[in-house]
Amino acid sequence: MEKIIVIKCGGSMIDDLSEKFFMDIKEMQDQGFKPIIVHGGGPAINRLLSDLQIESEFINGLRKTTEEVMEVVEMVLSGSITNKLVRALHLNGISAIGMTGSDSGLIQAKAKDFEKLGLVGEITTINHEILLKLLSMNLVPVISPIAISENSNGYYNVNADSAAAAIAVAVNAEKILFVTDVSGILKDKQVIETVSQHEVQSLIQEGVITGGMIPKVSAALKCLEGGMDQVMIVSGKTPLYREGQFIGTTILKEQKVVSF
Ligand SMILES: Nc1ncnc2c1ncn2[C@@H]1O[C@H](COP(=O)(O)OP(=O)(O)O)[C@@H](O)[C@H]1O
Ligand SMILES: CC(=O)N[C@@H](CCC(=O)OP(=O)(O)O)C(=O)O
Repeated sequence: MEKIIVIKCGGSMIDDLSEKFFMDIKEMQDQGFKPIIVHGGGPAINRLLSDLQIESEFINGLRKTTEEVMEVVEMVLSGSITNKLVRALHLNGISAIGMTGSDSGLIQAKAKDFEKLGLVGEITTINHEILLKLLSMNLVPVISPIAISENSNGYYNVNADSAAAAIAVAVNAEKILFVTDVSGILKDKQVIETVSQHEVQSLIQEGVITGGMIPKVSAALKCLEGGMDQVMIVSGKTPLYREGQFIGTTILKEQKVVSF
């Protein structure tokens, strides 16, 4: 059985990925892991929208996506960022192939709430066979979270954390790493090393987890609900590993207590 690891690269640090990050991906391959990369790009989308003087707003961490905004989202994610990442991987000796969630119907979605959010997609199906074929060819798929509509005549903007989580569950990944610009979930400026599903909900309610960390931990919880048990939030600015262990916050599945 292949050990698949899904690595979600957040837009927050995609331009600052350390050389060590790529060396760590190589090390994962040497250890027998098959990486799949799903990337975001929120800050780069914001920059181009602002240059083009197109207004956009976030509602509960999701970008309200009009037709005009969607064109920019696709241009930045599938045009610019996927290709930059593929080239950076190749530069570091890793064979990668860029694709969007629309390719081969990989990510199918429907409108989450068209009235409120426009073309924001809610994932309905992951057609993961193509990924397994690419992995068997020792290629690292680099995926932008642009979904295809169920009837194939439209496209949707999917939050990259949600796309990564759905793909990880669909391919039965051993691990998922949410790579971002902070070293994990922080409380009082300290990284929380391990946190349970239940504690994460409390941290959101207490206002410790806010902003972009909310869709990330929600996606992490979906992975645990989907049967995975190794979910981490780590930094892409510093090495991923220390002494064979990933560095960051591990979100743990709650153990069910069975009484007889
Ligand atoms: N408790 C928390 N711990 C760490 N980061 C948090 C927390 N609450 C909110 N954040 C914010 O979440 C951000 C990461 O989310 P986001 O900017 O969407 O990243 P990405 O683009 O990598 O997906 C951090 O930079 C930080 O500002
Ligand atoms: C629906 C929605 O909000 N989509 C995101 C897709 C990119 C993303 O998720 O990028 P990060 O990983 O950098 O946050 C957006 O338009 O910004």
